[in-house]
Amino acid sequence: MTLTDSTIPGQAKAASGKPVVFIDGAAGTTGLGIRERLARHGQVTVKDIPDDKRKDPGAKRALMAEVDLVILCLPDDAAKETVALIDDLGASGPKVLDASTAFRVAPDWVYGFAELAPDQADNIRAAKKVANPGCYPTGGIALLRPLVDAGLLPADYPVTINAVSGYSGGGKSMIAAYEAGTAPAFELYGLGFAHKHLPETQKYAGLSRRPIFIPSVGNFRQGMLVSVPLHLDTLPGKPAAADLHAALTQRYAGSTYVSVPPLDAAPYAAGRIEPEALNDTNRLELYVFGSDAHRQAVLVARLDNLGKGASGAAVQNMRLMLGLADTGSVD
Ligand SMILES: NC(=O)C1=CN([C@@H]2O[C@H](COP(=O)(O)OP(=O)(O)OC[C@H]3O[C@@H](n4cnc5c(N)ncnc54)[C@H](OP(=O)(O)O)[C@@H]3O)[C@@H](O)[C@H]2O)C=CC1
Ligand SMILES: CC(=O)N[C@@H](CCC(=O)OP(=O)(O)O)C(=O)O
Repeated sequence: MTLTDSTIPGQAKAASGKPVVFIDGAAGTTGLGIRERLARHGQVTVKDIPDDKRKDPGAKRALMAEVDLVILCLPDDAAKETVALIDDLGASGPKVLDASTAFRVAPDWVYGFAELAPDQADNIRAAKKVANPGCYPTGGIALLRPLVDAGLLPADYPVTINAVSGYSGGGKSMIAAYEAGTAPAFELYGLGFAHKHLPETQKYAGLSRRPIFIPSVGNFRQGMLVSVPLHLDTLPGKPAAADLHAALTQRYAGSTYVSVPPLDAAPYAAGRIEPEALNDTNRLELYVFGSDAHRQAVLVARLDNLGKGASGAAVQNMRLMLGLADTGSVD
């Protein structure tokens, strides 16, 4: 088979001195975001497949036998097909990082949210198969899991998650519809209570009761807010909003990408927050807006759906899986 870079088939890693990666679906929204980041950081060699062969299983299989890691940026069914090809390669086959929803709650896959728990980065380092988290679950789990672990939020609490995403979250077809002016300025969806992100959100947030999850999409390209309203008097010990903020601050202390801005940060003073501030970064910010007078709070996560919600997280996971240094830059 013809490879489109200069490394030697079968000896690619030795020739370049860098691990070799193949991105299946490199022309899609998530794939392009990963490619751009990899080109910027220069830590790996990316092996390309000729355009006329990009959906050819035989060509993919031959190429994948020669790489260290395959990153899948495909619809679920296509991701399952490529994983079957990798499984056929056996123990000598490459590691795989999947950006689709197909394997996020599968028992033999590791969930690729490195900040999920203190040992999760090590689990990702050791794994052969890692599922990159969904964009909305990244925000929801980051907010909820520390509060469940700390006993501040009961596992069976009736959680509601609301969220808004930029239209790039819907991939090439939704981007085309918004850019053609044929999509609504704003809409709620997921109103069948069965959005594809519910299983991973419930599992990794540690919730025993299925949350209500109502996403929405607006006429802006990228950026995301995920929010969880809480009546503080319904929580054990009737905490103040500041107690929830303190628990999140403690959990993410020292994290490179997840931060809990202090209670004098600008969005608190303004009483409002917009979704685009972290675009083109791998950062995730967590806020706890609250009213002591009314005993109410809203947890809010802000992230770039294409950054920490997709391509940024994929590069973070890739580095762990390949033993590469984290450059410490926020993108
Ligand atoms: N956009 C986002 O914010 C996020 C997306 N994801 C996930 O990442 C995956 C990709 O999504 P996204 O990038 O948005 O989707 P896009 O629709 O933008 O891109 C998907 C790409 O996959 C290609 N493709 C489809 N089937 C095959 C195949 N059999 N072999 C090779 N290439 C194929 C498509 O090509 P063609 O158009 O020619 O069919 C297209 O280029 C999805 O599973 C999605 O759920 C994850 C996190 C966030
Ligand atoms: C605005 C929009 O449509 N967003 C997508 C989620 C983005 C995505 O594809 O999520 P994954 O991380 O699971 O792949 C949706 O709700 O289906």
